Amino acid sequence: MAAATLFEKLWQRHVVHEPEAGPPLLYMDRHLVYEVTSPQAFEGLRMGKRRLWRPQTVLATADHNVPTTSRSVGIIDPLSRIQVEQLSRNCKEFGVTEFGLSDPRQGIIHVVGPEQGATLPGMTVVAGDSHTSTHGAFAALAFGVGTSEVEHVLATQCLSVNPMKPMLVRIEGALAPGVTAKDLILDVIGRIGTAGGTGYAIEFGGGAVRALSMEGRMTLCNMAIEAGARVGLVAVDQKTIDYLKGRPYAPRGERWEQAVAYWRTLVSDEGAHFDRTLEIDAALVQPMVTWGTSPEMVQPIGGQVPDPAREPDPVKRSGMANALAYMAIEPGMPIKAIQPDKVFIGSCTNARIEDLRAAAAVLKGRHIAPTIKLALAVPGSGLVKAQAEAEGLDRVFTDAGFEWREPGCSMCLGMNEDRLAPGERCASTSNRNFEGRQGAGGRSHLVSPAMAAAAAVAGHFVDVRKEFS
Ligand SMILES: CC(C)[C@H](C(=O)O)[C@@H](O)C(=O)O
Ligand code: SF4
Repeated sequence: MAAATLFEKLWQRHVVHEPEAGPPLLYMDRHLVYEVTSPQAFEGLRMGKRRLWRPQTVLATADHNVPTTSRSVGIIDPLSRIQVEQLSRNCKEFGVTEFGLSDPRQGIIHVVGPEQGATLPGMTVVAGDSHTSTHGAFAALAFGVGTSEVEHVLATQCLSVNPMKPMLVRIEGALAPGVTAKDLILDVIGRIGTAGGTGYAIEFGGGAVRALSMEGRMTLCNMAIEAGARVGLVAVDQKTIDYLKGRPYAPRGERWEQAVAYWRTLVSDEGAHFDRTLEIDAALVQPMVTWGTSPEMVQPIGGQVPDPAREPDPVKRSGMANALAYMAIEPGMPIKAIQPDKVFIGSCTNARIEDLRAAAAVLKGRHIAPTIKLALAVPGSGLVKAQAEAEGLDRVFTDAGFEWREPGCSMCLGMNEDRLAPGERCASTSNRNFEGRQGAGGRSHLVSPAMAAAAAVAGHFVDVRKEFS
């Protein structure tokens, strides 16, 4: 058999029908469901008098609209409340497992899936959410879909999927201490742009990726979509297997052994062909900070806000000028001079235990600057929260002046009570810095958890390696 990429292996294994015209039909192994993109899908099933094809493949939890303050008062915003309640009703009616708001396993769906072992190597994983790419860290073919496709998968377990081309981002060498997966993916997006991965499934490989924890690999794949790729992938290795062993949804006993034997084949073969390859020297990657309104508008911490006047491409030039006006920063300004009003540590990009540990390591024995109006630490799931509390991290955050919250998407996007006010500037560990993303008129700067913590303490962006080592 010809050498195949990991992407090709996963794809071929799931094709159930190749029509003469149109995209192939793929089988979906796991479907993750949350409150925003599922109500109409369930309603469609109800109208068509359809049931779920395989309800046991579906796992649901509410995340975007949930409050992160005390849950005992319920959800105040009526629309949010209806969506979250409707999810529970739908799950009951259609026989879907849901981790409800009082369940310690509730959290951001992309944190919960892997944590439960519901995401496994070799699977196809879909959710009505673009950051489903996160699950590719487990060598699963995982991508986001729209509401009508959510309905289709619920009803048939299958989906027509436009083919993608395999792309390799090979990162060799070692990341410097204090430089994380978040900096790496921001660096990649800074190089190739937010359309650089369009039409591709990006496999992240090389020594620096193998050296990353599963958490770090999830951060990389989470933002593949911000590089334009629907799919991010990392090959299976011992870390993948060790992470999954004993997780509630992972196979056990003999089935575990059989699964592991198969999973070990989920790597790109030597000599497999990629349509595009990008090589990166990990040693050169710096802590990164976005300055604009797109993740590609990013600079190393030692850099300066670029000058649109120097940009030859007129479309890019005006995009940069608009971004600078929106962000209220000047060309040439040192990145270190940017002063956030709020700090958000959370989201499906960076709210796993390792992220909280990295931020807490910076915050220990320190306090946020008096100019910081609000600093939030929001664990990605109830289990992450419990683990962090067992390690005393919650105290480190609260002693430093952070608020320690309940799990959810929180200030990653303005769908719940955690928002920026117009004009407010935020150091955020999330993945999108679009206009109004964290609240109308809010200004977002994307960074790693350690960099967000360091900015909270200093009151402006700083090089966490130099000032907090
Ligand atoms: C609400 C949802 C459809 C959306 C997504 O698809 O990613 C959100 O999670 C986001 O991060 O922008
Ligand atoms: S944490 Fe943010 S990026 Fe992730 S699913 Fe929620 S809103 Fe989307």
